[in-house]
Amino acid sequence: MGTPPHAAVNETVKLAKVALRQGAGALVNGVLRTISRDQARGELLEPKVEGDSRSQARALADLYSHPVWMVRRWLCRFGRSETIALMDWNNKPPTYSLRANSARRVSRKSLLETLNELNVISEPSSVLEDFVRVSGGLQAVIRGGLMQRGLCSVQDESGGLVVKVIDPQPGDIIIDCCAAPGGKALNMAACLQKEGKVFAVDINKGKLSLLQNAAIHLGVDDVVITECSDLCSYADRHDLLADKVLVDAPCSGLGVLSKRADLRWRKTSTELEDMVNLQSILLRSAARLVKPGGVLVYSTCSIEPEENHGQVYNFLGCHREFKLESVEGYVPKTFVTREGYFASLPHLHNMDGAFAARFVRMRV
Ligand SMILES: C[S@@+](CC[C@H](N)C(=O)[O-])C[C@H]1O[C@@H](n2cnc3c(N)ncnc32)[C@H](O)[C@@H]1O
Repeated sequence: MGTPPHAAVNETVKLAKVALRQGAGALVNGVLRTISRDQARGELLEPKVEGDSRSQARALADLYSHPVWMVRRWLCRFGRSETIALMDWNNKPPTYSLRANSARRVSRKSLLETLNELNVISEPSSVLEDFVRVSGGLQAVIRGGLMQRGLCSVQDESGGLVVKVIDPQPGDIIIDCCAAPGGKALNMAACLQKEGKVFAVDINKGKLSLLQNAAIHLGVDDVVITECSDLCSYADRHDLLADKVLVDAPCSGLGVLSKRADLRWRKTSTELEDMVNLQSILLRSAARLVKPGGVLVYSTCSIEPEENHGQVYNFLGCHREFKLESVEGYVPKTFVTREGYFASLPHLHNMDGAFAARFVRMRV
């Protein structure tokens, strides 16, 4: 990742002394210096990708520093070269994008000029008209106070494209069922141009208060109404039927591994199953909040089929009152799958992995 080997070794030795014990530093130092020396001489022994599928997955997992269970499922689905491309992407420094805040009449052009004054290398997004991509991290943007001043917010382009799938329009009543920390809710609120409401529901009080503060900075606090609640009890308590309902479900996060370096080691395949159960409960509750003729969007930042296509399939199987609508026309064609879903893949689209399906509730 561009860090010189001696610096990486020094930092890891320091960490080992703090995280393990003082004596661990010498062992870590010895092992890492040997690896670094062998690598410089071209003598580093690397695992060979050979044998049965399990051995190949193990070797690739070692070479690209991913858990074996993830590599195995991607190999089955994508094949070897695409799996390597995906792991390569996950190991690269993350890319970031910013959304110019239209609610405060900040244009993308003026945001690019402000970033230029701060010496932040940036370029217009090629897929979203109010987004810019920044290179080299977000420190200068944060130090420059751009978010505090309400000029922009940090949002991956994949999240911006999910908002395109919802297609918020002035006057809409929208319920964002898993809203915090608020990237999509705040983007939707800006689209409403002061007409309509975004009801932002989340079970996490701390994250919801981040959303509330950001709404004030961005000048959309008159449009966003927050409620800390479990979605299922929210759906029981409210008889509000919305024009549009978003379920940006909690998920494995396997589409955002470049931004969350620790995540790959904390997730297990069992947790993925638990997530799938929770997602289907949330989707079912959200469906009760959609008015006839209204739109329901289910999204995740996962690239795993059980959390995406699988949920859609199961949902449609027991909700005959909903039909799937293609996302074509809402997002560029390259993101539209054969089935009509939105899907971004990091190694193909150069952004976080995400998924969205758009349902319409039929008028009876
Ligand atoms: C993927 S995050 C949402 C990200 C958000 N939409 C955004 O764009 O910033 C999923 C959210 O679901 C919330 N959540 C999990 N279980 C929930 C439940 N039972 N009811 C409501 N929210 C829940 C989590 O607290 C988390 O903030």
